[in-house]
Amino acid sequence: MENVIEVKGLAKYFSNFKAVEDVNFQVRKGEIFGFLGPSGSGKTTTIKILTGQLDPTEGEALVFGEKVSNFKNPNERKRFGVLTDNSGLYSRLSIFENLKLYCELYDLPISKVDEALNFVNLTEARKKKISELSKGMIQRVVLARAILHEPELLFLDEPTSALDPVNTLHIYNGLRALNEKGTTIFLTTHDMQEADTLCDRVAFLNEGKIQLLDKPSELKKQFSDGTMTIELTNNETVILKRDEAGADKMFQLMKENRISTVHSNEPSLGDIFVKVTGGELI
Ligand SMILES: Nc1ncnc2c1ncn2[C@@H]1O[C@H](COP(=O)(O)OP(=O)(O)OP(=O)(O)O)[C@@H](O)[C@H]1O
Repeated sequence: MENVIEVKGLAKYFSNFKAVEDVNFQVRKGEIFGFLGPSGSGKTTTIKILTGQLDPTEGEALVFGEKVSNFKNPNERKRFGVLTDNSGLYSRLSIFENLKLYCELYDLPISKVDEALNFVNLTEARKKKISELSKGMIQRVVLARAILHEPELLFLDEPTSALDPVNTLHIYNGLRALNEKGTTIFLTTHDMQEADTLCDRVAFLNEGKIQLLDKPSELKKQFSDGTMTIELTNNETVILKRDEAGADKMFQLMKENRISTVHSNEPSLGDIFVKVTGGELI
Protein backbone atom coordinates (compact mmCIF):
# COMPACT_ATOMS: atom_id res chain seq x y z
CA MET A 1 0.00 0.00 0.00
CA GLU A 2 1.25 3.46 -0.93
CA ASN A 3 2.34 5.71 1.92
CA VAL A 4 1.85 9.46 1.57
CA ILE A 5 3.58 10.28 4.87
CA GLU A 6 6.60 8.47 6.34
CA VAL A 7 8.04 9.51 9.66
CA LYS A 8 11.22 7.77 10.88
CA GLY A 9 13.03 8.32 14.17
CA LEU A 10 11.68 11.86 14.41
CA ALA A 11 12.84 14.03 17.31
CA LYS A 12 12.55 17.74 18.03
CA TYR A 13 14.38 19.40 20.92
CA PHE A 14 13.82 22.97 22.05
CA SER A 15 17.13 23.59 23.90
CA ASN A 16 17.28 20.52 26.15
CA PHE A 17 13.53 19.94 26.16
CA LYS A 18 12.43 16.93 24.08
CA ALA A 19 9.08 17.94 22.54
CA VAL A 20 9.02 14.90 20.22
CA GLU A 21 11.18 11.79 20.55
CA ASP A 22 11.71 8.73 18.33
CA VAL A 23 8.38 9.07 16.56
CA ASN A 24 7.74 6.54 13.76
CA PHE A 25 4.59 6.09 11.67
CA GLN A 26 3.26 5.95 8.11
CA VAL A 27 0.05 7.36 6.71
CA ARG A 28 -1.45 5.36 3.85
CA LYS A 29 -2.95 6.91 0.76
CA GLY A 30 -6.71 7.41 1.23
CA GLU A 31 -6.93 7.11 4.99
CA ILE A 32 -7.93 9.51 7.74
CA PHE A 33 -5.12 9.24 10.27
CA GLY A 34 -5.58 10.67 13.77
CA PHE A 35 -2.65 11.95 15.79
CA LEU A 36 -4.02 12.14 19.31
CA GLY A 37 -2.68 13.47 22.52
CA PRO A 38 -3.22 15.90 25.36
CA SER A 39 -2.10 19.52 25.34
CA GLY A 40 1.68 19.74 25.04
CA SER A 41 2.19 16.17 23.82
CA GLY A 42 3.88 17.25 20.56
CA LYS A 43 1.06 17.19 17.99
CA THR A 44 1.60 20.69 16.59
CA THR A 45 5.37 20.25 16.60
CA THR A 46 4.99 17.11 14.46
CA ILE A 47 2.56 18.74 12.02
CA LYS A 48 4.87 21.77 11.73
CA ILE A 49 7.80 19.51 10.86
CA LEU A 50 5.69 17.59 8.32
CA THR A 51 4.56 20.82 6.64
CA GLY A 52 8.03 22.38 6.55
CA GLN A 53 7.46 25.07 9.22
CA LEU A 54 10.04 23.51 11.58
CA ASP A 55 13.17 21.45 11.02
CA PRO A 56 13.57 18.19 12.95
CA THR A 57 16.48 17.73 15.36
CA GLU A 58 16.76 14.05 14.38
CA GLY A 59 15.11 11.66 11.93
CA GLU A 60 13.01 12.46 8.91
CA ALA A 61 9.45 13.33 7.97
CA LEU A 62 8.61 12.66 4.33
CA VAL A 63 5.51 13.74 2.42
CA PHE A 64 5.01 12.02 -0.95
CA GLY A 65 8.51 10.59 -0.42
CA GLU A 66 10.17 14.03 -0.05
CA LYS A 67 10.94 16.58 2.64
CA VAL A 68 8.39 19.39 2.30
CA SER A 69 11.24 21.92 2.34
CA ASN A 70 12.27 20.41 -1.04
CA PHE A 71 8.87 21.29 -2.55
CA LYS A 72 9.89 24.42 -4.40
CA ASN A 73 7.34 24.96 -7.14
CA PRO A 74 3.65 25.83 -6.57
CA ASN A 75 2.43 22.67 -8.32
CA GLU A 76 4.25 20.51 -5.75
CA ARG A 77 2.94 22.58 -2.84
CA LYS A 78 -0.58 22.34 -4.30
CA ARG A 79 -0.56 18.61 -3.56
CA PHE A 80 -1.28 19.30 0.10
CA GLY A 81 -3.36 21.71 2.17
CA VAL A 82 -2.73 22.83 5.75
CA LEU A 83 -5.04 24.08 8.48
CA THR A 84 -3.15 25.57 11.40
CA ASP A 85 -4.02 28.18 13.99
CA ASN A 86 -2.10 30.98 12.28
CA SER A 87 -4.74 32.29 9.93
CA GLY A 88 -2.88 34.72 7.61
CA LEU A 89 -6.20 36.08 6.37
CA TYR A 90 -6.66 39.71 5.26
CA SER A 91 -8.79 41.18 8.02
CA ARG A 92 -10.18 44.10 5.99
CA LEU A 93 -11.34 41.86 3.15
CA SER A 94 -14.49 39.73 3.18
CA ILE A 95 -14.54 35.95 3.46
CA PHE A 96 -15.33 35.72 -0.27
CA GLU A 97 -12.54 38.14 -1.23
CA ASN A 98 -9.99 36.23 0.84
CA LEU A 99 -10.90 32.92 -0.78
CA LYS A 100 -11.01 34.53 -4.25
CA LEU A 101 -7.41 35.68 -3.74
CA TYR A 102 -6.39 32.11 -3.02
CA CYS A 103 -8.25 30.90 -6.12
CA GLU A 104 -6.22 33.35 -8.19
CA LEU A 105 -3.00 32.24 -6.51
CA TYR A 106 -3.73 28.58 -7.22
CA ASP A 107 -5.16 29.32 -10.67
CA LEU A 108 -8.53 27.80 -9.80
CA PRO A 109 -11.99 28.72 -11.11
CA ILE A 110 -13.87 31.13 -8.81
CA SER A 111 -16.69 28.53 -8.57
CA LYS A 112 -14.41 26.67 -6.12
CA VAL A 113 -15.08 29.45 -3.58
CA ASP A 114 -18.79 28.60 -3.51
CA GLU A 115 -18.02 24.89 -3.03
CA ALA A 116 -15.61 25.64 -0.19
CA LEU A 117 -18.05 28.07 1.47
CA ASN A 118 -20.75 25.42 1.37
CA PHE A 119 -18.30 22.89 2.83
CA VAL A 120 -17.76 25.06 5.91
CA ASN A 121 -21.34 26.35 6.15
CA LEU A 122 -20.43 30.00 5.48
CA THR A 123 -22.35 30.71 2.28
CA GLU A 124 -24.61 33.27 3.93
CA ALA A 125 -21.75 35.02 5.74
CA ARG A 126 -19.60 35.32 2.58
CA LYS A 127 -19.69 39.15 2.55
CA LYS A 128 -18.59 39.60 6.16
CA LYS A 129 -15.15 41.03 6.79
CA ILE A 130 -12.62 38.78 8.56
CA SER A 131 -12.32 41.42 11.32
CA GLU A 132 -16.04 40.89 12.12
CA LEU A 133 -15.84 37.10 12.52
CA SER A 134 -15.93 34.89 15.61
CA LYS A 135 -13.05 32.48 16.33
CA GLY A 136 -15.13 29.55 15.09
CA MET A 137 -15.96 31.36 11.83
CA ILE A 138 -12.29 32.17 11.24
CA GLN A 139 -11.43 28.52 11.81
CA ARG A 140 -13.98 27.61 9.13
CA VAL A 141 -12.60 30.19 6.65
CA VAL A 142 -9.09 28.78 7.15
CA LEU A 143 -10.45 25.29 6.55
CA ALA A 144 -12.24 26.48 3.39
CA ARG A 145 -8.92 27.91 2.19
CA ALA A 146 -7.12 24.61 2.93
CA ILE A 147 -9.57 22.58 0.83
CA LEU A 148 -10.15 25.06 -2.06
CA HIS A 149 -7.78 23.19 -4.38
CA GLU A 150 -8.95 19.71 -3.28
CA PRO A 151 -5.47 18.65 -2.19
CA GLU A 152 -4.30 15.03 -2.27
CA LEU A 153 -3.29 15.37 1.37
CA LEU A 154 -4.81 17.60 4.03
CA PHE A 155 -3.14 18.44 7.36
CA LEU A 156 -5.60 19.54 10.02
CA ASP A 157 -4.39 20.76 13.41
CA GLU A 158 -7.36 20.62 15.82
CA PRO A 159 -9.90 21.45 13.07
CA THR A 160 -12.99 21.72 15.27
CA SER A 161 -11.51 23.13 18.48
CA ALA A 162 -13.47 26.43 18.21
CA LEU A 163 -16.67 25.07 16.66
CA ASP A 164 -20.16 24.51 18.06
CA PRO A 165 -21.73 21.02 17.75
CA VAL A 166 -23.77 21.86 14.62
CA ASN A 167 -20.78 23.18 12.69
CA THR A 168 -18.58 20.37 14.02
CA LEU A 169 -20.99 17.84 12.51
CA HIS A 170 -21.13 19.80 9.26
CA ILE A 171 -17.32 19.73 9.05
CA TYR A 172 -17.21 15.99 9.85
CA ASN A 173 -19.58 15.30 6.93
CA GLY A 174 -17.51 17.53 4.65
CA LEU A 175 -14.26 15.82 5.64
CA ARG A 176 -15.75 12.38 5.02
CA ALA A 177 -16.97 13.50 1.57
CA LEU A 178 -13.55 14.95 0.76
CA ASN A 179 -11.88 11.72 1.90
CA GLU A 180 -14.26 9.65 -0.24
CA LYS A 181 -13.21 11.74 -3.24
CA GLY A 182 -9.60 10.69 -2.52
CA THR A 183 -8.04 13.20 -0.10
CA THR A 184 -5.83 11.62 2.58
CA ILE A 185 -6.28 13.40 5.91
CA PHE A 186 -3.77 13.79 8.75
CA LEU A 187 -5.62 15.14 11.76
CA THR A 188 -4.41 16.15 15.20
CA THR A 189 -6.89 16.33 18.02
CA HIS A 190 -7.23 15.88 21.76
CA ASP A 191 -10.90 15.00 21.21
CA MET A 192 -11.05 11.20 21.38
CA GLN A 193 -14.69 11.16 20.26
CA GLU A 194 -13.75 13.12 17.15
CA ALA A 195 -10.95 10.65 16.40
CA ASP A 196 -13.29 7.70 16.88
CA THR A 197 -15.89 9.25 14.56
CA LEU A 198 -13.51 10.19 11.76
CA CYS A 199 -10.30 8.17 11.80
CA ASP A 200 -9.36 4.90 10.12
CA ARG A 201 -6.27 4.62 12.33
CA VAL A 202 -5.04 6.57 15.34
CA ALA A 203 -1.70 7.11 17.04
CA PHE A 204 -1.70 8.00 20.75
CA LEU A 205 0.99 10.53 21.53
CA ASN A 206 2.07 11.24 25.08
CA GLU A 207 5.04 13.32 26.23
CA GLY A 208 6.44 13.31 22.69
CA LYS A 209 6.27 9.54 22.14
CA ILE A 210 3.78 7.28 20.34
CA GLN A 211 2.25 4.88 22.85
CA LEU A 212 -0.18 2.97 20.60
CA LEU A 213 -1.12 2.93 16.93
CA ASP A 214 -4.03 1.00 15.42
CA LYS A 215 -7.61 1.14 14.15
CA PRO A 216 -10.02 2.44 16.82
CA SER A 217 -12.06 -0.81 16.55
CA GLU A 218 -8.92 -2.94 17.12
CA LEU A 219 -7.88 -0.87 20.14
CA LYS A 220 -11.33 -1.23 21.64
CA LYS A 221 -11.23 -5.01 21.13
CA GLN A 222 -7.74 -5.21 22.59
CA PHE A 223 -8.70 -3.22 25.71
CA SER A 224 -12.20 -4.67 26.18
CA ASP A 225 -12.81 -6.30 29.58
CA GLY A 226 -14.94 -8.95 27.83
CA THR A 227 -18.21 -8.12 29.57
CA MET A 228 -21.73 -7.16 28.48
CA THR A 229 -24.26 -5.07 30.34
CA ILE A 230 -27.82 -6.39 30.14
CA GLU A 231 -30.75 -4.22 31.12
CA LEU A 232 -33.74 -6.25 32.22
CA THR A 233 -37.41 -5.45 31.71
CA ASN A 234 -37.72 -4.72 35.46
CA ASN A 235 -34.94 -2.02 35.05
CA GLU A 236 -32.32 -4.13 36.85
CA THR A 237 -28.85 -4.29 35.30
CA VAL A 238 -26.78 -7.47 35.00
CA ILE A 239 -23.14 -7.60 33.91
CA LEU A 240 -22.11 -10.85 32.22
CA LYS A 241 -18.74 -12.12 31.05
CA ARG A 242 -18.55 -13.21 27.43
CA ASP A 243 -17.82 -16.84 28.39
CA GLU A 244 -19.78 -20.07 28.66
CA ALA A 245 -21.37 -19.22 32.01
CA GLY A 246 -22.34 -15.78 30.66
CA ALA A 247 -23.88 -17.35 27.56
CA ASP A 248 -25.91 -19.80 29.69
CA LYS A 249 -27.22 -16.95 31.85
CA MET A 250 -28.05 -14.89 28.76
CA PHE A 251 -29.90 -17.83 27.20
CA GLN A 252 -31.91 -18.27 30.39
CA LEU A 253 -32.83 -14.54 30.49
CA MET A 254 -33.87 -14.68 26.83
CA LYS A 255 -36.05 -17.74 27.43
CA GLU A 256 -37.75 -15.89 30.28
CA ASN A 257 -38.19 -12.86 27.96
CA ARG A 258 -36.60 -10.57 30.58
CA ILE A 259 -34.05 -8.73 28.39
CA SER A 260 -34.68 -5.10 27.47
CA THR A 261 -31.28 -4.08 25.98
CA VAL A 262 -27.77 -5.55 25.59
CA HIS A 263 -24.59 -3.43 25.41
CA SER A 264 -21.07 -4.71 24.85
CA ASN A 265 -18.81 -2.91 27.32
CA GLU A 266 -16.26 -1.47 24.94
CA PRO A 267 -13.88 1.11 26.35
CA SER A 268 -13.84 4.52 24.65
CA LEU A 269 -10.60 5.77 23.09
CA GLY A 270 -10.41 8.18 26.04
CA ASP A 271 -10.58 5.26 28.52
CA ILE A 272 -7.82 3.46 26.61
CA PHE A 273 -5.65 6.56 26.53
CA VAL A 274 -5.94 7.05 30.29
CA LYS A 275 -5.18 3.35 30.86
CA VAL A 276 -2.09 3.36 28.64
CA THR A 277 -0.58 6.65 29.74
CA GLY A 278 -1.87 6.92 33.28
CA GLY A 279 -2.59 10.54 32.44
CA GLU A 280 -5.67 12.63 31.82
CA LEU A 281 -6.70 14.19 28.52
CA ILE A 282 -6.68 17.96 28.81
N1 LIG B 1 9.13 27.08 19.95
C1 LIG B 1 9.13 26.39 21.09
N2 LIG B 1 10.06 26.63 22.06
C2 LIG B 1 10.06 25.91 23.20
N3 LIG B 1 9.20 24.93 23.50
C3 LIG B 1 8.24 24.66 22.60
C4 LIG B 1 8.15 25.38 21.35
N4 LIG B 1 7.11 24.87 20.65
C5 LIG B 1 6.56 23.90 21.42
N5 LIG B 1 7.23 23.77 22.59
C6 LIG B 1 6.95 22.81 23.68
O1 LIG B 1 6.91 21.51 23.12
C7 LIG B 1 5.85 20.74 23.71
C8 LIG B 1 4.93 20.23 22.63
O2 LIG B 1 4.23 21.33 22.10
P1 LIG B 1 3.14 21.16 20.94
O3 LIG B 1 2.66 22.54 20.58
O4 LIG B 1 3.69 20.32 19.86
O5 LIG B 1 2.00 20.36 21.72
P2 LIG B 1 0.51 19.98 21.27
O6 LIG B 1 0.36 18.53 21.50
O7 LIG B 1 0.24 20.49 19.88
O8 LIG B 1 -0.35 20.81 22.32
P3 LIG B 1 -1.76 21.63 22.14
O9 LIG B 1 -2.83 20.58 22.01
O10 LIG B 1 -1.86 22.40 23.42
O11 LIG B 1 -1.61 22.50 20.93
C9 LIG B 1 5.17 21.65 24.72
O12 LIG B 1 5.68 21.36 26.00
C10 LIG B 1 5.57 23.04 24.27
O13 LIG B 1 5.63 23.93 25.35
